[in-house]
Amino acid sequence: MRDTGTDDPRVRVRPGRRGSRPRTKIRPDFEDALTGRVFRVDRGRYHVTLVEGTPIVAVKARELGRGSIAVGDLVKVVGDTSGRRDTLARIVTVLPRTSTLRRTAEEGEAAGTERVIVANAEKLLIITALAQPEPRTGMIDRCLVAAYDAGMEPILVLTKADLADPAPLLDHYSNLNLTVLSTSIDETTGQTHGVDAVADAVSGTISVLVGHSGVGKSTLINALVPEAGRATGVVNAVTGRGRHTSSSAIGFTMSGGGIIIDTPGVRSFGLAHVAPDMLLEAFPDLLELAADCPRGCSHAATEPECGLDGASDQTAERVESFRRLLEARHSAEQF
Ligand SMILES: Nc1nc2c(ncn2[C@@H]2O[C@H](COP(=O)(O)OP(=O)(O)OP(=O)(O)O)[C@@H](O)[C@H]2O)c(=O)[nH]1
Ligand SMILES: [Zn+2]
Repeated sequence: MRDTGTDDPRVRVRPGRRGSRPRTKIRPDFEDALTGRVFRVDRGRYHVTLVEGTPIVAVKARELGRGSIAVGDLVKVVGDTSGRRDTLARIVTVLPRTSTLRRTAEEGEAAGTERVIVANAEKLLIITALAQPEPRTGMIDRCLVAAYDAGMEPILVLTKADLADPAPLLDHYSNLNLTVLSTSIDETTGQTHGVDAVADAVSGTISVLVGHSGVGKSTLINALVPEAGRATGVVNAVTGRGRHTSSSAIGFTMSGGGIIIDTPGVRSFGLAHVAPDMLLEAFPDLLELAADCPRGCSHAATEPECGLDGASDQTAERVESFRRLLEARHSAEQF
């Protein structure tokens, strides 16, 4: 036996592929690591709730690398997991994700690269005000593409139904088979309406809210999770933006089970990588038509031999919607 310079029984000489250097005694043993979920990321600190309920704060093991942990991630933590004040645990592993919602990095970050906003979420709630601010279908379309790409179910939530008629928007999206819900506030009583249906849709799931500043995301979260205490109606008169400048998502546990995640400050999705065939998966009724497409067909209206052109009347509308979403990937518009 080779002399390893130690008599620690845990050190064994393994003549591995990498040569003769022994794995040393500092190789950590994570057998007693605990599992938890990330609810918030703030300046290098990860707010994790352990499976059994204790909220703790953790840092990340260096080998995990930059941007490797997102809100929603299930992680393994070691070290001080007591959750006591001023204690820090350490995240050593990120468990495999079931979904990833991405945004495009903003200026100052590595431009053009993509960052994970939320991991493991099942539903994307696209929050759109019917007025103040005016709805923008370009934004909704881009959110839909992001949801389909992430493997999440999109749900359109139309807020401020007390201020404008939802019919034109409903019409616009009628052939996407989307779940559309609407909420409103009663002007005289201040009572919120429509939140129960939203609660039913998200209960027991991990759901994410996206939407422009001022559409009513905080109002909705407070209605769903009263103890969240989100500040509402704070829009900067100069910039016209809400108070959120950070782009970190934050999760809240719902009393009926499940997690609702707000995404303050997220203004764009990474869509450049979304392939036409990937998006087509969200339109299963068109797959058969596309089977006749030439290899590598982009399914755009300009493709001379795209099988989608053979659609009959009713399906043709679906093709139109699909192609509109295809286009939305390239629009420069944020969101
Ligand atoms: N009339 C009406 N006003 C609403 C409704 N929902 C929210 N509001 C108001 O719209 C304003 C903005 O709502 P917030 O909940 O702060 O919007 P937000 O999306 O969280 O905005 P940021 O925090 O900037 O991201 C507030 O003054 C709310 O009271 C609604 O259904 N009807
Ligand atoms: Zn095609």
